[in-house]
Amino acid sequence: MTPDEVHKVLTIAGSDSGGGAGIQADLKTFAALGVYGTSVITAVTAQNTLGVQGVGGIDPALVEQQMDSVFLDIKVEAAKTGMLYDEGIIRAVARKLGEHRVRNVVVDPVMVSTTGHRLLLPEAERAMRELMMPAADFVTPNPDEASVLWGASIRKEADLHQAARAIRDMGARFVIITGVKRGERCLDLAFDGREFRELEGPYIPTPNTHGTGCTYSAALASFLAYGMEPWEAAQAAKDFVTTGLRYSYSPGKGSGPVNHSALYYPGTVADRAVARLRSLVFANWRKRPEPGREPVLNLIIGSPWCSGQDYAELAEKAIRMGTRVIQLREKEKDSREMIEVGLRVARSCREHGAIFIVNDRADVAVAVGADGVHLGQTDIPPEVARAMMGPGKIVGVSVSTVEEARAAIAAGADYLGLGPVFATASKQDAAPPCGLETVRQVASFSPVPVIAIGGITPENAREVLNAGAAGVAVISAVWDSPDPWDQMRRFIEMMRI
Ligand SMILES: Cc1ncc(COP(=O)(O)OP(=O)(O)O)c(N)n1
Ligand SMILES: Cc1ncsc1CCOP(=O)(O)O
Ligand SMILES: [Mg+2]
Repeated sequence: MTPDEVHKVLTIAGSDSGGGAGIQADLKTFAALGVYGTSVITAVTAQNTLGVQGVGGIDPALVEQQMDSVFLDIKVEAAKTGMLYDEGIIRAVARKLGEHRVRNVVVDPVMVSTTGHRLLLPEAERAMRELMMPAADFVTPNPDEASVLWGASIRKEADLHQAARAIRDMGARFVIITGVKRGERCLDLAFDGREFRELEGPYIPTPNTHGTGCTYSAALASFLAYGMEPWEAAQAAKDFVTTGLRYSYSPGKGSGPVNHSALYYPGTVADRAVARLRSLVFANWRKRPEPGREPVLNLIIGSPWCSGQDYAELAEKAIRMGTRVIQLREKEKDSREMIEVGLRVARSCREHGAIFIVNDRADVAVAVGADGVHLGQTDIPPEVARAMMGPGKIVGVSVSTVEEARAAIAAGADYLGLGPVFATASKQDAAPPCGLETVRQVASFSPVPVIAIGGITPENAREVLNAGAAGVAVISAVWDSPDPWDQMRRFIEMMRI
């Protein structure tokens, strides 16, 4: 790894001993998004998931010294500020940001903790307006913080526009008022001085929202460091926070934080939003010409296509080539044989970082420690499989129509196996091909990833993904080929994994 391959980002914020917000949230976000994080501590808080028990500001001279130490050695490409606590610290930070001519400055105007404790002294609010707004390329207040900056209450959505204009007039280049709940949606209202944009996402009903604003501004700084355009970076940061909220949990007795590692858990890789974010990070990290999607290639191993071969070795080789999911679809072996081979395939997948799904048999999936099960329309219901496998496991469901897709989503499917999309000879009782239009329709409303299956080849995989599938599942295009591994290579190339 050469130094110029990794982007460097700085957080200037307070420490949260509970690990969910502040410096700790920022550094976890930087690491999750593949950038190198440096840090300047402005304050220390004694806090946990139940609240804030104590706060202390750092000597402004030491804050300036920390900033000099970073800037004199490391080429920072973006910086975010969080808790600045008092006027002396604000003056120190604003001075050094100007002195070092820092680019991509994201100011998160932290004022009050989610548990209601003041993290910016009231007498420092004027310095926040007069010194930090002109220093900000982006300012990312929540509605309460926007009200304080504006100096009036935000009671209706029209007030949001007025507040954004007023804050922009204070000097910030982009104003993004985050976390505006509208029904089942959660909007970020963005203003660049010319136009307003509403950045869209689902509202995630969870008590574990600690550090949401910190995580958002750290993610925004990370994507700006990658060189992404402002609106694209802002939307990607919102998607990262949404994913973190969707997979959030509490490590303590109170409200927990955003989950900063959600992109990398085995159980989330099949998540379409996660796959998109991972590919965005991966694309930017590898400096590919444009952020591609990291689609999921799901290789199905089983009889008769793989008979006589070592399934575990096939799985390992496919994973090394870029396969994200291995599915054991075995109709000829008895249960004991399935468990024996399943244990070996499970180990290959675990050791090489792929998801392992067993088709049909939730009992075998449990016995071999698979990551999930894939159920057909006539297999046990998804809720029964989930009860058998326990939380954190993946339950995929086969669908071939819009109606079946809606029913599977309602039944709690974690992803849909939609097909056959094209004609196939690999499943005797397959429904008639549903075509790309059904892929488009189902992908347009499905909140879970759609994995297309049935007659998928390297030649048609791209159009299936462009129709909205998060990935594809494949049998005969690989195993019936005279050179299966060359076909695998072509799949990987055609899908830009
Ligand atoms: C990803 C994926 N989608 C669909 C299927 C088909 O599963 P099912 O409906 O259980 O039919 P059989 O595979 O049992 O013939 C799948 N296996 N994987
Ligand atoms: C298992 C399954 N479910 C719907 S189509 C199908 C067979 C897919 O096999 P192929 O990739 O060879 O068309
Ligand atoms: Mg089945």
